[in-house]
Amino acid sequence: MNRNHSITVLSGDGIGPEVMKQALKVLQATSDRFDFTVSTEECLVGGAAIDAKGCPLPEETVKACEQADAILFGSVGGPKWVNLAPDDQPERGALLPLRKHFNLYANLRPGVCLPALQHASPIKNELIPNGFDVLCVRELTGGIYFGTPKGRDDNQDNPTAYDTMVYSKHEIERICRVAFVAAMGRDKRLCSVDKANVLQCSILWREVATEMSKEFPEVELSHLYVDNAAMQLIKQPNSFDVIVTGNLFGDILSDEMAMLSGSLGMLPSASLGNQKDNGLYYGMYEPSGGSAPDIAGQGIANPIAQILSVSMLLRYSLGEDDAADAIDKAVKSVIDQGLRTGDLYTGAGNETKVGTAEMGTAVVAAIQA
Ligand SMILES: NC(=O)c1ccc[n+]([C@@H]2O[C@H](COP(=O)([O-])OP(=O)(O)OC[C@H]3O[C@@H](n4cnc5c(N)ncnc54)[C@H](O)[C@@H]3O)[C@@H](O)[C@H]2O)c1
Ligand SMILES: CC(C)[C@H](C(=O)O)[C@@H](O)C(=O)O
Ligand SMILES: [Mg+2]
Repeated sequence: MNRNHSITVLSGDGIGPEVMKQALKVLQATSDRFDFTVSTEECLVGGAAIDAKGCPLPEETVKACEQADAILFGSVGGPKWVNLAPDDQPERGALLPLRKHFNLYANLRPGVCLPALQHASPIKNELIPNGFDVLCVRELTGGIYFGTPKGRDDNQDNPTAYDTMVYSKHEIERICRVAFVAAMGRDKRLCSVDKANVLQCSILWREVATEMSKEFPEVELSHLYVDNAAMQLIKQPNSFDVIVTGNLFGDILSDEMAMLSGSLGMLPSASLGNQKDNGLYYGMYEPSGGSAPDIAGQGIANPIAQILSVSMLLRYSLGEDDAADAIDKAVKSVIDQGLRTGDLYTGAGNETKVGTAEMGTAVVAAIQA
């Protein structure tokens, strides 16, 4: 296999560049240790691109992404750009178009609470004696985010705005397939989350998921309404193995899962298109959380979600599984050592509070050890 890889790095806004710096340190340490190369091209995106180039997704950024094996993404958005027209803002003008342009319909969000982080979880510790491990498979290029018509009508006394939730059988089938396959590689339990007591899209979703389960008889398929799923996640996260759900529900449930695992700063993500003939995917890898304007520029953000996004990139897009395993192990080891950024720090005796850069350096050291 070709061991000279190339990625496009889009750091974006807020804490994006801070956590990306640490992730790139970790990438360098793993490629040194496992003897492959990754050339990185950094491009502008989001608010940073608006400020420098006048638009959130410059053409040269898209071209660079097209030429690379994968995209490593930080986060975009912030108060500076919220008053722009919606389509000119970083989120709707850059992040969503990138997902759509590369057909990255399958968003994997692994919500893992490491046993050592039980105390940082807001959940009662006796409910998660060994932490938990839930994979959320979120549909990412359809649903209410992209359905049309979408817009507003201000030509009346009572301004009206509308978004449309649309799902086709094909869109549901392809995301359910990803989830069934993921479940086959895990505990073989798949929960499809919808709102089939109200929404037409969800009724179709449930039918398609049920039909597909015939192809995966070993996987135990269950269905939950999204409101109940949100509750069950808090009551007993271990009752889930893999969750498959639509774009909006997955957005919300994954933030919930992240916090249950200790902090939003822990949850990476992989946004994947179709599998290529060589078994790998073109993908975009990013923390599930955002640009965190409330803590940006202070050097205190947790870089682990960005670092674990590098691990997912190595695994799904570059086929460097040993390197990915090494990163996962290194992260677990620094957490076991008691290192905590502020979002994870509880003041327990074995914990040492560290900043963003110290956490990155510790992960690098664990990879080199
Ligand atoms: N992928 C993305 O680019 C992405 C994702 C989500 C939100 N956003 C954007 O980010 C901006 C801020 O959104 P928000 O405040 O609602 O959500 P957010 O995810 O940025 O922050 C929510 C809370 O989590 C904390 N947090 C998030 N990541 C953290 C980390 N790595 N370490 C420590 N704490 C962390 C923040 O400090 C904040 O208190 C908005 O413009 C939003 O649209 C972007
Ligand atoms: C920033 C926003 C558009 C994005 C989403 O809703 O998909 C984010 O919340 C995420 O979870 O990646
Ligand atoms: Mg989100």
